[in-house]
Amino acid sequence: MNTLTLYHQDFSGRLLLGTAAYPTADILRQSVAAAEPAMITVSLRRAGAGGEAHGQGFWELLQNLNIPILPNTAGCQSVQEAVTTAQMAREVFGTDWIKLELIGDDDTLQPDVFQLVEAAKILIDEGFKVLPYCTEDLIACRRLLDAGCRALMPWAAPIGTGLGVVHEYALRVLRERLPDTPLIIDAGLGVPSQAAQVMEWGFDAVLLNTAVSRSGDPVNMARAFALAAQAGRLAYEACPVQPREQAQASTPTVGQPFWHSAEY
Ligand SMILES: CC(=O)[C@@H](O)[C@H](O)COP(=O)(O)O
Repeated sequence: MNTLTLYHQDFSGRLLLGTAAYPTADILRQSVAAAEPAMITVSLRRAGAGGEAHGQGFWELLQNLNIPILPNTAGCQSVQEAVTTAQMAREVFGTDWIKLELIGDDDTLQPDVFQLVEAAKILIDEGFKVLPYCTEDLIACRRLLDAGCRALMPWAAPIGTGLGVVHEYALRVLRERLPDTPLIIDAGLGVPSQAAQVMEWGFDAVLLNTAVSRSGDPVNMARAFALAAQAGRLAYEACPVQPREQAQASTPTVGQPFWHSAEY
């Protein structure tokens, strides 16, 4: 299977996993071990001060998992707030990677794509590797690429809903129109089959949190999502048959057991 490459860096696996809201620290550890994610995301706000479940202890817990860390600017609603949070995250986590979240609506947690472009420009100029959490809007995505982003994270559905892909047409158009841009489906996935589906459509990776951390068995769900992402990617690379309207016999014709040649 081809490797996931973001900003010239190769990652193993095509699942990125959030670290919020697991029942216990141990279940978080086991879930990450089961998923073997390419990266784990963490909100700077959760890594403030305190014990293992919060603050410094939580940060140490994540470091000990030995998985690349992708800090995020969760909860930010203005360019200034997002930029400052990213700068602080770089200090705290010692990484240039940032998942840029800039929320424009409290109910849907929909990304504010206008402010996102502005913040992305500033952070790219400061040397960050920006992964913007965005909508599936093609033009907004182009503006983010113009701003210097080298990968995008369009949503499947609002964060925490588990709805799966809401706008299939727009997402598939995005995939088709930006064939060379790594596209990671982020947020709103509920079950592994939805992850497999977007991977079959050619998306490069999936990022999720709630569907694992709030499931009845996060460890097994984490593994299920990792396998689904892998299966979907394998299927995409294996070039699925195109759906057709008309029936076509799949049993062999006598004397012609193979598709390409009668020789064997
Ligand atoms: C963890 C993280 O970065 C979330 O903001 C992300 O968008 C995941 O969304 P779900 O919880 O819906 O999977």
